[in-house]
Amino acid sequence: MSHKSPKDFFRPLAVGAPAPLREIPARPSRAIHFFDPSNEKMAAKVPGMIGTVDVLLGNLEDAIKADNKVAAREGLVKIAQSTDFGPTQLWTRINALDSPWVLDDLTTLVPAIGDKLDVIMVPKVQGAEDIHYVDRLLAQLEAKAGIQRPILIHAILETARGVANVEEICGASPRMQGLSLGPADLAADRKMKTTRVGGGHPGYLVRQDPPKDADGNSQIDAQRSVFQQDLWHYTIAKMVDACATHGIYPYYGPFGDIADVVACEDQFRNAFLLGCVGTWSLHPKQIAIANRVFSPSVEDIAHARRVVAAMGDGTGAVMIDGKMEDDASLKQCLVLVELAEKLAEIDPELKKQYDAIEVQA
Ligand SMILES: CCC(=O)SCCNC(=O)CCNC(=O)[C@H](O)C(C)(C)COP(=O)(O)OP(=O)(O)OC[C@H]1O[C@@H](n2cnc3c(N)ncnc32)[C@H](O)[C@@H]1OP(=O)(O)O
Ligand SMILES: O=CC(=O)O
Ligand SMILES: [Mg+2]
Repeated sequence: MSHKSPKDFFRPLAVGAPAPLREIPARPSRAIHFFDPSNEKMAAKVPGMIGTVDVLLGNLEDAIKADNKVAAREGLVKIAQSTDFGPTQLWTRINALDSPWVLDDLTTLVPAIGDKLDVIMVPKVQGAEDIHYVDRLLAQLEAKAGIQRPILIHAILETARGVANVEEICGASPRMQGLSLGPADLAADRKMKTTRVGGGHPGYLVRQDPPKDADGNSQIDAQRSVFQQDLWHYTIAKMVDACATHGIYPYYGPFGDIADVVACEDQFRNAFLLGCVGTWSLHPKQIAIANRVFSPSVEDIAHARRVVAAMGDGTGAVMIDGKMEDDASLKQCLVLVELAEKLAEIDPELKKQYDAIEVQA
């Protein structure tokens, strides 16, 4: 929870800093696409990605070699200053708060490109104190640079302590925009015995009960189905609840098996169904997967609109295709319908698909 009194929660933390937002806008952010601004090949691809991805994120932290930290920071400044991002948001991931680079990241980026940066992703957040530190520093830098709207903060949940403190992290500042899961660092910090970046694990499974023979003895050596389980279910569910409580947005994170587009889509879909609004994309081919998964399907929108139409003033119970619908299922349908409306505003192809739906009686 905030250490500030309620009356001070929305007060700027520096004289001249922009007023904090009262509500975090629900801007589409199905894919947060990571690029290394010090990698010329990747950077060259960025302008062509505008309009095809909801968020472009210039990464300065892990995956950027120590020798390239300054080049990545400077590369991001150059790209941001020379590019019109149109409908695409520009985010960055700064270095960890205990690193030798983060202070220069913030004191360079805010004056140079603070007017273009929508969100700053902060890695390895442990508790509200980390958000308070960045919050005050951003306010000071915004005031000094004359930035007109507050830069928002997104925290990566990737330490055991961060997960334990997820509620206070979400409520630490009106700048808090959302949370991403960081399964790679979180696995290491928890001492999980895995070596992967996100996704499931064949050893984490539930096995079907053994069949019994005629005498009722269990045949434990018989062939049995196994069902791989989701290692991240608990953390994502916890994150979703904390974000919903505080009116901010939850995201899945990295899926490192770039070649396995099928399992990637499954992991993204689990997160979407549990309440996440988007995910990370590490490679250009993950953008289309994220855009597809985090946009409600035409079938879901057709059904949702049918329920909305049948429910009239929104109270009571009706039967549709043999299933009961009432005030609560209507609310679920409205989540999908409202998301579709937001996405249709920025995605002409989706708009065409949603507009073509005929509402069945
Ligand atoms: C695990 C915890 C975390 O912190 S995850 C977040 C940090 N990691 C990252 O940001 C990784 C970002 N991605 C990458 O570095 C690369 O995609 C990796 C995974 C190394 C694969 O690169 P590479 O072997 O070049 O792939 P490729 O040959 O299939 O690339 C084809 C062309 O696409 C480009 N490309 C690749 N990744 C990106 C990207 N993220 N954004 C923009 N462009 C990208 C490549 O440069 C390559 O370009 P070209 O066709 O040769 O001109
Ligand atoms: O930063 C992401 C992670 O999985 O670690
Ligand atoms: Mg990490």
